[in-house]
Amino acid sequence: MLTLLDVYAGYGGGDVLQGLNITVEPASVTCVLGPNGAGKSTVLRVISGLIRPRQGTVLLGSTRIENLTAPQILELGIAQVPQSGALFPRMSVRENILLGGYLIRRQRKLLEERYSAVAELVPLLTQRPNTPAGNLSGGQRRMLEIGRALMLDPAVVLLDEPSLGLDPKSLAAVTALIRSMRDQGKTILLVEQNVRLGLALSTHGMVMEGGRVRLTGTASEVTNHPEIASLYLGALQPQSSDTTQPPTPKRAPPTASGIRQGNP
Ligand SMILES: Nc1ncnc2c1ncn2[C@@H]1O[C@H](COP(=O)(O)OP(=O)(O)OP(=O)(O)O)[C@@H](O)[C@H]1O
Repeated sequence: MLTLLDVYAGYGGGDVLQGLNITVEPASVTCVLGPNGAGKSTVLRVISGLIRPRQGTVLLGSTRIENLTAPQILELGIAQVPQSGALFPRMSVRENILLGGYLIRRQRKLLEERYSAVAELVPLLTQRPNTPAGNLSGGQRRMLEIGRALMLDPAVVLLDEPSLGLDPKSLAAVTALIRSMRDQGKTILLVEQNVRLGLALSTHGMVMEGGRVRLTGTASEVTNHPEIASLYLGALQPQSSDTTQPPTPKRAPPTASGIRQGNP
């Protein structure tokens, strides 16, 4: 269980997160929704230790992690896949992936076992291990970025906009990879502009606004919530099975009414 209690955090110009409360169940996939600037990526950065909260508590199980460093949090089993551009273009596929196993670099056998396990999910690792990352397509790079985060076999994976800029074929591959991670029982927090896709991949949904949780529910509750449907999924549109076309998110209105209100 991952829990954020009354978290305030920002970048020096004031708090972006304004008393955030979140509970994430083990082995769940939570899609974080909200308008631009709501603080979705900031939540991921707080959990992974890239930003230290000014106030509040972050718990992994019963362990407080809000004052730990990013490497310490990684070691506890929380890995973040940042938005794209996080690979070393001149290094090979294999070298990039091995960087994800830096903390276990001296345990050669374990490192190779992990490489093989990740290669099951990301075939590129066996197909083109020596190709420089800079020569890969956008979709292949995204697969590699996610694969690298799996090298420590994290219990919790934080994904920031995994579908961003992908063509339909790459999107299908990345979607399948996230589904495999979900089936392996990983706890996943997903920030996704493609709301329909994000909710389809998720067990839970959480809508943020102004640095707070506005409402939470199961993915189907959030999908079927009339306000969310009209804001993000296109009101009065029948649900399409085509999840590859991102809807245009609109800004949420200031008034709140929801399934379960956040920040109780
Ligand atoms: N590195 C940074 N330094 C200063 N301000 C930042 C930084 N990163 C984000 N912000 C600001 O924090 C606020 C929340 O940003 P965040 O990236 O968490 O939003 P978001 O909900 O993920 O939206 P988006 O979809 O636009 O990324 C925004 O006003 C943004 O300008």
